[in-house]
Amino acid sequence: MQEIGKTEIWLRKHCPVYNSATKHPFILSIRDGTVESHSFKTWLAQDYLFVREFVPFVASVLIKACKESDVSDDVEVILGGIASLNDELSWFKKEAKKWDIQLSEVVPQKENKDYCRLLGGLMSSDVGYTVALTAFWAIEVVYQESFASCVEEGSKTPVELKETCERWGNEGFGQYCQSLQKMVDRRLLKASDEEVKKAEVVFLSIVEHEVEFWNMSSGN
Ligand SMILES: Cc1ncc(CNC=O)c(N)n1
Repeated sequence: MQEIGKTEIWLRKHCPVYNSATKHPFILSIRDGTVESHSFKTWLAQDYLFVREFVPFVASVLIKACKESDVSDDVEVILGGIASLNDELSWFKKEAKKWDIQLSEVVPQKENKDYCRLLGGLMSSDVGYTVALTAFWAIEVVYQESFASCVEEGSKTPVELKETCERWGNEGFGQYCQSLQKMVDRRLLKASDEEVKKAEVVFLSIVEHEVEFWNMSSGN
């Protein structure tokens, strides 16, 4: 029988806050087709700025992975993630045009800045690979689970938002998140108690920032 990983234990232990991120009113409003276009546009514009800051963060995780001798496969998964982010930034520009958003004029809101500040801190060389990788996984899995719920059977996502939801809700992205989760669990098995605790704190902090990020989108 396979042992249950630390990440699964955290997901169960912190289920209420995790669910408040993945089943946020903003996501539910996409899923049931009642989302306001200005909310969606706020999210799109702010998320573009976020993803631009996310790229150097993921690059910092890649560098940490490269410096560990036992994680050659991790490097490939992370590099794949960076490659998709290249695509993603082009997609944001295309999507912004469709919604008449001038990306050069978008100003980051407080919640976005706070989140990016957290990412900046995690880029420090004082933060170990295991903790940084945990943050990376948490960031990806919240989007994956949220948007997957908008494309599943029975969802009433408006047709013009389907492509957005598919971007993070598709099966390939789900598999990628599972790979990241396995990588995190493997690292946590060998980590000190102190490191495991740090990783859990960072996991929670990411989830809370994701909730704030959705709040920003639906509250405007
Ligand atoms: C705020 C936030 N969290 C996670 C993601 C998903 N990762 C890359 O796209 C995202 N785009 N934005």
